[in-house]
Amino acid sequence: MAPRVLISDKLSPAAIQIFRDRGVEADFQPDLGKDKEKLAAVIGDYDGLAIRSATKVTPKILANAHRLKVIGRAGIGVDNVDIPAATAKGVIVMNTPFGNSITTAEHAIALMFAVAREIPAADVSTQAGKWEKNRFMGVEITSKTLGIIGCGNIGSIVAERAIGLKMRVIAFDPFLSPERAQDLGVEKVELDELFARADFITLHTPLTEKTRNVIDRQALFRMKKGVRIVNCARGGLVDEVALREALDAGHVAGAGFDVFVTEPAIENPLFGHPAVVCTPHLGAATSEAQENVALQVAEQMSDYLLRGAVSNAVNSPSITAEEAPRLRPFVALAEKLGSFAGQLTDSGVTAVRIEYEGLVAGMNTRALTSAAVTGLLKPLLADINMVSAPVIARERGIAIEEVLREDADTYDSVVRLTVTTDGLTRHVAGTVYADGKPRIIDIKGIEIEAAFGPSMLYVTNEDKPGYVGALGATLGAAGVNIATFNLGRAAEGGDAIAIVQIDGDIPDAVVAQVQALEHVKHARALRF
Ligand SMILES: NC(=O)C1=CN([C@@H]2O[C@H](COP(=O)(O)OP(=O)(O)OC[C@H]3O[C@@H](n4cnc5c(N)ncnc54)[C@H](O)[C@@H]3O)[C@@H](O)[C@H]2O)C=CC1
Ligand SMILES: O=C(O)CCC(=O)C(=O)O
Repeated sequence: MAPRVLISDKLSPAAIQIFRDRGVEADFQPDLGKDKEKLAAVIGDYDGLAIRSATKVTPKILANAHRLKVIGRAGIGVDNVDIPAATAKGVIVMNTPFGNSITTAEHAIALMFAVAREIPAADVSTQAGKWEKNRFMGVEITSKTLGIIGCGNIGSIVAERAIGLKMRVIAFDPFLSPERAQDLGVEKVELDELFARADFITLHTPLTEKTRNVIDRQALFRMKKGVRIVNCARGGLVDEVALREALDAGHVAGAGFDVFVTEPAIENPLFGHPAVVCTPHLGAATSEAQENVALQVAEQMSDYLLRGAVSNAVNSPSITAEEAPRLRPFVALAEKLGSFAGQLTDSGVTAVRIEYEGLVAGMNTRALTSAAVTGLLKPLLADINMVSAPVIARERGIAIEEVLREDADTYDSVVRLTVTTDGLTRHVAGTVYADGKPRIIDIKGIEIEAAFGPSMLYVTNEDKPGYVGALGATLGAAGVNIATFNLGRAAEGGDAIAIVQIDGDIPDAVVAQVQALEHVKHARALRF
């Protein structure tokens, strides 16, 4: 069955075409995102949800999203998605980090000019037939200092454009390296210095607990008198009430705002001030940007739903479309090894070590580790997947260690899993054969070669004559058909193991009979 995607915001039709061309069923309901109740009622029918900023993906929506695998944000900010709730549910959240950067940077520059020359007010006055030539006296931006708070993708483009406009650019961004600053031609400064020196300030950070109210009342009055402030990033970076006061006091000469604490902004403290220019979150609103982000999100979501490729996910490691086919059998191996250990584990897991040897050490081991932890915890938490597993493991205090070794002995690639519980350490290793099928090659140091089947019986025993016959006879008498039978032992007469693939399920009563056989230490039915 083709995967189904709901587009619940106004995305360019280019997205629908891409979904359909790629074999994904796409329902375009651009106003549904604004209706929480309706969205909650239908979300259970979809594998993917494509959104812009109007759809709010809350825990309540996610609670109904039984099939949902991916949320694609056609844009940058994912603050309208409850990421922890999506992650806990195993839903990948991806964005399109570059598609609208130029457009948004241009909007910041446009607002800077609009504020510097009061263009919107002059337009209204002129079209009202007033010809108020003496009312509007602007400032030049040439040779002025622009202070950029947040010099990432958009901030950097703003910097380049501003330098082209002959501005002096200073930037505050704790993650901006001195080399990058030099390449851009911007001076890296501390926030206080930026406030003290800038004639114009533009914000380009996400809204986080660190950046909320980065421009508050104190900051405003530390700025140069006559400063002009542009916010095309997120409402909440600037204290709107304090800014209004600073505007009213004549300390701040103007403000250009595209984003607001509450959106849609129907009322706002900034509204009505003559030196304020507002737009309704239009930063990304050009046909070029909307086409870019729509195409990109549709491609990324289709790649994930159809091929398992993960790009630009904010809550999961990336898997490229090229590596996905090569990685897939190892994902299956890692998950099955995890599942093997998880099904044998009755007490709390405290640590997991995953060793990658040979070719597999050069693969995307972060994804493989997530798969192994998924398999390990699935017997306890049915809903876990590769997205939620690392977070759940962290929440449960499970220490995860990855070891990479380029060399492997007998096999091209080996994945070894060691799971520590309160009282025990369990070890299992496997490989992928040329046929792409995962095999177990080692259990607690005992070599064996066994394929995984949907239903298996795992037995540990003492290596004694007669045991294998007794096991076969017990299964046969119970009408349990053996598909494959693999044995291994540490040494003659020592610890031994048997892995038996069964056709169909093995009843608990039969497992108990096996457990009761002479020389058997432990018998457990496993499902994969
Ligand atoms: N108005 C609109 O329609 C649009 C708004 N945006 C918003 O623009 C913002 C920036 O987007 P990008 O440049 O693509 O993001 P980005 O991730 O490339 O850059 C953000 C920068 O902020 C910096 N930063 C983080 N914490 C900081 C702090 N405490 N102080 C100073 N800098 C800090 C980071 O180091 C990074 O360099 C996002 O919030 C995004 O949602 C993006 C597109 C359209
Ligand atoms: O989709 C939009 O119009 C908003 C874009 C935006 O804010 C973003 O990409 O972060």
